[in-house]
Amino acid sequence: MTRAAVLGAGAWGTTFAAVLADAGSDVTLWGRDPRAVAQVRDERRNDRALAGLELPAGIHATTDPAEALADADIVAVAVPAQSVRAIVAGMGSLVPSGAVVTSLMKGIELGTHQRMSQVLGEVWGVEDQRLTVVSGPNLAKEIASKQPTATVIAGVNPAATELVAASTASSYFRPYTNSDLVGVELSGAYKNVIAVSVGIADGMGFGHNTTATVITRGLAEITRLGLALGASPETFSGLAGMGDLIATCASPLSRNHTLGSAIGRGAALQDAIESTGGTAEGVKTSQSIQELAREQGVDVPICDAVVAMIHDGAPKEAVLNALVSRPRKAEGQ
Ligand SMILES: NC(=O)C1=CN([C@@H]2O[C@H](COP(=O)(O)OP(=O)(O)OC[C@H]3O[C@@H](n4cnc5c(N)ncnc54)[C@H](O)[C@@H]3O)[C@@H](O)[C@H]2O)C=CC1
Ligand SMILES: O=C(CO)COP(=O)(O)O
Repeated sequence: MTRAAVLGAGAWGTTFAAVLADAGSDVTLWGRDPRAVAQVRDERRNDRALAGLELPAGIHATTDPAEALADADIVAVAVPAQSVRAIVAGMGSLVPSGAVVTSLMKGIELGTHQRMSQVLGEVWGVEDQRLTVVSGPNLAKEIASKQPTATVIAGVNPAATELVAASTASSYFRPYTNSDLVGVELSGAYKNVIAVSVGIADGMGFGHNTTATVITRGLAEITRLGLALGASPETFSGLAGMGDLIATCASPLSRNHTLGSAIGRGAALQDAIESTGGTAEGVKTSQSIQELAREQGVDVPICDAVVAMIHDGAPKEAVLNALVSRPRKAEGQ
């Protein structure tokens, strides 16, 4: 039986542990909060992250990283993107040398502009062949309720992606594999920025034409940056690209969408962050992506607009007007 460790007992880490358990894997969840860990272990619930949902039997939970990581074949990580480097720094010697490492996170690190799998690879000294990511239209609460969902397991080594896929597949969770790590991972991070902008437009009272425009042109700029970074074009019309954009931009469960919506209605950034519990990755990732795009010489007007509105205090109306009145061009450019 595959043995998996999941680091991070928030909404997605706890849900992914449930996915692994339901697929028949032997899973241990590590969290820093003793109360959450005890509740998962003793009551099969995590009220703070997944209120009202029952977890499957068979999830071990611990606050001891050594216990979680011992003999793991798969090590999955789900903590906030900008904190992951510090959180996992002391755990490298505990990660088994043959384990497949899987990022469940959707962000780009500030300063380094690294994708999350790159951060894990660097901090733990894990080679590319053992690095994978999970990304797709995967709102945690829907999956924890066992609603049918598909996802993408990406990595350059087919044996590694297949191990993660086989260890997570169940009657309600369908993993597809993809060798395009860059495209899948960039899509997951970037859609959070687009979801913030859709939320802002919603909050300002705009309707579905605006939403569809932002999602579609958002996908165009994700694709432009992805291609510049070496991604495959097909990835962006798949589950990790268009699929996750649809889920995150449409759902009230999305924290990025909810945060944008609060800002669109006039909330201050800090209040909007606090009201969504702090893990709206699009806030900081918008800055990383803007810098990354500048390095690559890629035009990212929606990302620029999000940075201007939420970080530079630019008036929302003026920024949106400027976005629409940019010089006209052919759609495919
Ligand atoms: N919630 C969702 O539906 C999905 C989330 N993700 C991604 O997964 C990542 C994690 O998100 P969630 O689990 O939803 O966030 P969350 O806010 O529910 O959980 C984050 C967890 O990290 C822990 N944490 C924070 N700082 C820590 C520290 N210094 N040491 C130890 N633990 C620490 C928190 O205690 C919390 O348990 C994000 O990158 C998110 O974009 C990806 C797919 C779905
Ligand atoms: O990544 C997600 C769904 O795929 C979750 O989105 P939020 O982080 O915006 O809640």
